[in-house]
Parts: sequence; structure tokens; C-alpha cells
Amino acid sequence: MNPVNMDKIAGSSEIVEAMEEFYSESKMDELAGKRRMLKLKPGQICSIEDDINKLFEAIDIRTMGRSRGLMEQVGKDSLWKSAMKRPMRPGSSQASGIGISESVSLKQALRGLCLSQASEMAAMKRLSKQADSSRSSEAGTIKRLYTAVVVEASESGPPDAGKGNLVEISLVPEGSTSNFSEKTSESEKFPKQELLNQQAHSSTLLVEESTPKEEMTKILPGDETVPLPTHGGYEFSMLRLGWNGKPKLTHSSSITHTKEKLPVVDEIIPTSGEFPVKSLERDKEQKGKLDFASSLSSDNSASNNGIKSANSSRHVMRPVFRNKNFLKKNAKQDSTSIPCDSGVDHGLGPSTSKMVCEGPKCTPGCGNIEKEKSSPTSSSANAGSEVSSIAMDLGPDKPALSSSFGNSTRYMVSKADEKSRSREKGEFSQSSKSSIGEYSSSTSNSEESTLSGSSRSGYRPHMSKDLRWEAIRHVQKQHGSIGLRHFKLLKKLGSGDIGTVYLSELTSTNCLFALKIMDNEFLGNRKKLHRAQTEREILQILDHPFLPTLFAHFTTDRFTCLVMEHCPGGDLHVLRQKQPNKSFSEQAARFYVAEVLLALEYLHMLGVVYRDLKPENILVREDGHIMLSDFDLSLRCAVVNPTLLKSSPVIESPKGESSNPCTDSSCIHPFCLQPSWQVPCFTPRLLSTTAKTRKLKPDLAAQVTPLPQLVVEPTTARSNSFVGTHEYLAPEIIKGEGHGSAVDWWTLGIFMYELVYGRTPFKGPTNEDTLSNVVSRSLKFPSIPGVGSHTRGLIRGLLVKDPVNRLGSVKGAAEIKQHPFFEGINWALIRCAIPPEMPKICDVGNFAAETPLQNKESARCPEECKSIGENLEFEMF
Ligand SMILES: Nc1ncnc2c1ncn2[C@@H]1O[C@H](COP(=O)(O)OP(=O)(O)OP(=O)(O)O)[C@@H](O)[C@H]1O
Repeated sequence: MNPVNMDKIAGSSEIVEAMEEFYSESKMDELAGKRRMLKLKPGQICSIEDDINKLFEAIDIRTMGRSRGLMEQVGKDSLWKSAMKRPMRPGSSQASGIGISESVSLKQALRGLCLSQASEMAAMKRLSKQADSSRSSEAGTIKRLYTAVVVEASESGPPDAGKGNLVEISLVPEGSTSNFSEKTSESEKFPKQELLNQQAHSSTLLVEESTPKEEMTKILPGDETVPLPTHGGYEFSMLRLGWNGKPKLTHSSSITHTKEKLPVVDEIIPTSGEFPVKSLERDKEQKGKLDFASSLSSDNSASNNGIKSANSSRHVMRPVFRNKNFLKKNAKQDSTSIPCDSGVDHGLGPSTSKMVCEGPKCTPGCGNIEKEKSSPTSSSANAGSEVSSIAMDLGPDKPALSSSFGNSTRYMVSKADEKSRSREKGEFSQSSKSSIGEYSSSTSNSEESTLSGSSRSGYRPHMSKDLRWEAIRHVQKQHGSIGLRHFKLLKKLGSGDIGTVYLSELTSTNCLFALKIMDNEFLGNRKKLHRAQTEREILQILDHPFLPTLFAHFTTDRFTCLVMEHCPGGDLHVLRQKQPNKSFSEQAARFYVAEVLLALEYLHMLGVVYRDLKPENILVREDGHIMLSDFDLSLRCAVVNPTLLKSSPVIESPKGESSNPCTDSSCIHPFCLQPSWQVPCFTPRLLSTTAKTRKLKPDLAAQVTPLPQLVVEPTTARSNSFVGTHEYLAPEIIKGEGHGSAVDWWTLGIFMYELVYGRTPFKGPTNEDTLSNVVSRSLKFPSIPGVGSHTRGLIRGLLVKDPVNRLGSVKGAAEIKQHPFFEGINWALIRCAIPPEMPKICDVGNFAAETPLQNKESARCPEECKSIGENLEFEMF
């Protein structure tokens, strides 16, 4: 890697850390004053690591005998260990439903059990001081954080003590008392040039109007203002360069407010402060009609003005292209044993040409690079670093998104418009709802920084065996960078408001990716650069089973590209259309809502408010589990305060049968392996067999302390942007009152309603009517299909029009998870649950062989793609 690039990455990271640390310090001082700090008695705190170890031991005793014995028979103890370390996501999971044989699934199940802890860690890491903290082991991190805790609620009890017998304790991030000079010196390491390079961010990051309650800024005299390129709070965080170009940390309440600078808003809607209220007043006079700008009600005009263009006929089903897995198979290849690539070298060098991916996560099993050379950690880290350098390799002399705006191009905007409005002919899954992506600010065409964000973006030890990382890394190593020329575009998967997504193969590796290609000029002209940037930055920080992995990104003069994990099962909108009566059973809905809830919970922990939940954005993985996609409308906020809600050690049996948690069908006891018999599809197979013979001794059960709940709701996030999808817009967004993370709980309610009833609750004949209904019409449930009271109750709780009283607005997902609708769900093991439906995947290899995109499309090949195919056409929009 270019050392200069590494410096840039490092610089970026340091600033991020410095900002977060500084905030933590001041915030913790504040918190210290507010909260009563009481140390828990020794022994009261049970570290997660210990819990996990106990759990391992407990299960090992009961299952190792059989499974491990088998392994030992063949003298493969090390193999056993290796199998235990495999990534959670199974390779060909569809074969076995949840895809776990007992030997492998044991570990997987336990990993699944750690899902919640992994989510917690994501939030905790944000508070962790040390720049290299992410390199410490996860268990170590948890342990450190848990032992660092320790605040218990005052005797008066927690604010919501009535809601679930909880005691509030707070996390005290280790090192939160680091001194100021330390941080300042860290920030001073940040070279001026990097700051200048990042200046481009300011125009795109100041797009949201945010409530500047707790803004942190770095200020020195001077007039250059640069937002920090960090997920930790770029909306609020500003960096002001002084005369010497050095940043300095300080508080500031005078951050830039951009509400007045919102030229885009006028194109679409009245300014956020005006239209909703006035409209609603008029609405009363005009019999429920909101007086929105006429452009808002038209999908076509919406397209011109930032409303995501999409076909308004929601229920038109489109065939969905499906593939078998992430491995493009040669037609003659054996489907179970995938040999190394035939060796056809496409210019990527011998080692690369021999790489293949196997299964959804490309687990090793073939190819010469299997477990080669580097340790999992280093390999993963390298991959991340190198990928991060991709965009940087372009250097400042090749400005990314905006430099080519003035150039003439083959991809005329008018043509793009045309295509945007006529997506009828595509074979891909077509979004049926229009998303609105209007921000309360303008975006200028300044140069985009070529920095690609955190150098640790690819640091995923648990994915170190994923050959897709290896494949990307090899290409990067051999060619210095990765670009469009390294991908073979096989199939157009879909297109949206800011880009087109192609099923692509990394040449000669058989590794499949979803390649999202965005036209820089188009984005610039439509003032959507910030959306592309937001999406990329969010994707970079994601590491969750229900969220996409970003393997690489690169920018050319013409295109910005995201190399993402491919999700072959279509989207939930299409899947719903295929259901009887076009609606899911309650049980199926519970599965999807639960997984979406976990994804949203994780996003909130990272300070991301998703804002665009709808079935079209929920893709179905090969194994039937979900993947939330499309983050260009998401809001990122600066402050997320983690709070632990410690559950009462007394587990009450609702039936009053026994204190033994194993007899309770909805037991949440961490050691309880008793599956729920009420919701069979949620019962992990692993447990269904072992649990029969497993009973906790009463005295052991009595000693066990339930895991605390982590609540990390970005309650301070505020935005006035008008973003979302009409039918899914929360009332506070429509009213322009400013909104926060509670909008995601509103959309979750709409989503749930749509899954079980086959339509959204407030849809009207026009978009205006829909918005009016959302604000003023009360929620009604159709009598058909008959839906249970818990289901309706949860929907009702989520669709409370006042966000303050909405379920989840205070305690976030933790609050929602406790709703009886989810009774019986084992949240930690849901990744191992059998999905309601397994997607039918066709063979990508065959498909690609028959209808390669290059042969189908007519000439108009961008220069970047000449090496891919002379006749390739990018059907951008
Ligand atoms: N990782 C993926 N795997 C498979 N298909 C994908 C993937 N990502 C996106 N798609 C498909 O491509 C379509 C467009 O992608 P996406 O929604 O990200 O584009 P967009 O321009 O951001 O759209 P939007 O207008 O919704 O913001 C999606 O509807 C989906 O069908």
C-alpha cells in the first residue's frame, strides 16, 4: 500500500478517535453529575465472557461427546477447532434448513448467542478510547467494558421501573477520563493536507439540519470549516482550520445551520418549516387534503426533484433474477465440490485465477489461497486497508465525484431521466414505492475527498476465511488498485434513485458481488452526491449478519462503485406478492420483523437512523434470512449513549408453574436451552435435540443472573429532512417538526402492517392523500385476514403518531423486543432459526453463460469498461 495513503487513513482515524474521546470525556463529566454511581457488590457482575465460557462448557458436556468423539475418531481435533471458528453464516445452508450439522452448528449457535453481545460491542467500541481497541479480542473488549461498568440506579428506581422490573446501570467507557492535551496532540497529528482534502465533505455533509444541542467542534481562528469524516458524528462535528492549519478541539454551539440554505427544498416541497403545518391547517378546511406542492404528488416530477423514481403501481410483480449462491459455477462443475478455476488467466495473475469462492461467505475449501500465509486477523485487516486505499490511489489530482461534472459525457442526464422513469423492461426486482430524498440543504459540486474512511473498515476477524476478501485483496495486490476492469458484469439486479446494481464476478475468481455503479455527473447534477457518500460511509462501518458487507469501493472520473455482498433471494416486496392473499402469515411476519428489528437496533447503536424501511429494501439471503439494504437516505448522528438495563435476577413464570426457567416457553434465561414449542420455526435444531436431555439444576438456575439489556438509542438525533417513502413516512417527518430515531419504529409498524395485511395502513389514492392520512387518520385494522391481538397491539404501539409516546422511542429495540408479539423468539439464536421461506435460486453460472450482459447490450461502452467487454452498456438510470 502506498504509505501516503496509509497516512491519510491513519489521520482520518485519529481525528475520529479524538473527537469521540473528547466528547466522551465531557459527556461523561456531565453524566457523572447526573447519575448516582454505586458500585455493585462483588459477584453481582457476571462478565459476558464468563457467561459465554460457561455456556460453552455446559453445551460441550452434552454434545461434544457425540460430535467431538466423531472428530477424534478420525484424528481431527484441530479440524474440529477449525470448524468451530467458521463464520456464522453457513455455506450452503439451504440444504439443511438452518444449515447446521450438530458439530458445526454448535459453535454457530453459540456465535448466534453472541449476536446481542456483538451488537453491544459495536456501540461500546465507539466509546472506547484506544485507537487500536478494535484489535483486541472481542471477548476482551466485552470483559473490559463490563468490568469497567458500574452504576446502579438510585433507590428510587429507574425511570421506567414499572416497565419490566429493570434496574438501570450505565457503562463507563474505559479511558473516558483521558486528558485534553492528549487528544489535542492526537488531532494535531492530522496533516493539513488531509484536512484540506476532506474539505469536500463539508458541502455534502451539511445537508441535514440538525439540532445542535451537543455539538462538538474543533476550532481555531480561520475560516475553513471541515466536517470530520467519521461515523461518530459528522453531522455535528466540524473542524475549523486555523492560520497554521492545525485543528483544535473545543466546544461550540454556533455550528452551521443550513435550514436557510436549502435551495433543493423549494424544488420539491415548501420549506420544511412551512408546508406541513400550514398544509395541515388547510387540510382541515379542504376536507383532508394536504396542500403539498404539486410536484410531490407526481412520481415523474418527483423523479426530477429527488423523490426516488419508481413505478407507482405497487403490486405489479416483476420476475426476480436469482442465483444459486455467491459462487458463479461452471456448468460442468460439480455443485458440491467446487474445483479450482480452470486456470484461465484473465490477466489477474496465476494465484488470482485459481481462486474460487465457495458458498455464500466463500468459506475455504478450495483454491490455493486457502488459509494461506497470513493469520485471519492480518488478512482481514490487510484486506480492509488495501480496499481503503483504492479510492485514495486516485489521488487529489483525480477528484472523484465532481471533477468530471463539466465534461461532456455519453451518459446524458436526459437519457438517464428517461431510463429512470421507464424501468419496466428490467428483469430485476422493481421497487414499487417512491422514496423521498430531500435534504434541507444544497450540495455543491466540490471535490470529494478521496479518503475512503476508516482504515479498519475491513477489519472483520470473523470473516477472515471469506474468500471474497481474499480475492479482492489479491487483485488489489497485483494491480495496485481495483476497478471496473476487474469485474465482469453478469446481470442487472436493479436500479434505484442513485445507481444501478449489477451482479458481477470478480474476474477469474468466481466470486460474485453486487456492484453498485453510480454516475458521478448524474449525482452531481441532481445534488445527490451526499447520498452516495452517506451510503458508502455507512456501509463501511457495518458488520452484522442482517446488513450488507462492503468489500470494496472505488471511484473513477465517471463512476462511483460499491462492491457489496450479493443477496440472491430477491426482496420482501416480491416475496410478499407471492404469498397467498399477498400477505405473510403472522409467524412469517414475526420472523422478518424480528430480524429487521435486530438490524435497526444495530444501526441505532452505530448512530444511524435508517429512515427508509420498506419491503423493497429488505433483501432475502440465500439462506432465507434478511439483509437490509439501501442506506443513502439514512441519518447519522453524533451521540449515542449506551445504557445497560439490568434485568431482575428473579425470573417470573407467567404461568406460575416453576421458577426453573427451563420450563418456561419464553424463557430468556441465558443458560436456558429449552426451545420454544410455541414457535417451532424459531427453534434451532441444535437445541431441539440437546434440550430434550438438558435440564438446569434448580440451584444453578437460581444463581444465574440474566444478561442485562443494552439500550443504545440515538435519542439526540434530529433532522428536518424530508426523506423516506410516502406510505412509510412518519407523521413528524411530514409535519416537518424534526425527527429522530423514532421514525424507524414508525416504519417498522408500517412494515409489519404491510406484511400481515398486504397493504400499508394509510395509503391514499394520491401521495397527498397518503401523507394526509398518515398525519390525521386513525389506525384501522381490516377484519380480514384475522390477526392476533399481540400483532395488532405491537403495530398500534409502533404507529403512535406522537413520537414521544411511540413504542421504542425511549429504550429503542430493547423495549420493542419485550412485546408479547415476540414471545418465544430467541433473539440471540435467530440467525439459526429456520426462515419461513427459502428462496429458489437459479444457477448463476448457467445464467451468465447464456445471457452475459456484455452480449446483450448494445455499444456505448465507458472507457472504464473497455476491458470488460466492447459492447457493454451501462444502463445507469
Ligand atoms: N446487495 C445486493 N444484492 C442483490 N441485489 C441488490 C443488492 N443491492 C441492491 N440490489 C438491487 O438493486 C436495486 C437497487 O439498489 P439500491 O436500492 O441500493 O439502489 P438505490 O439507487 O440506492 O435505490 P433507492 O432509490 O432505493 O435508493 C435494489 O432494489 C435491489 O433489487
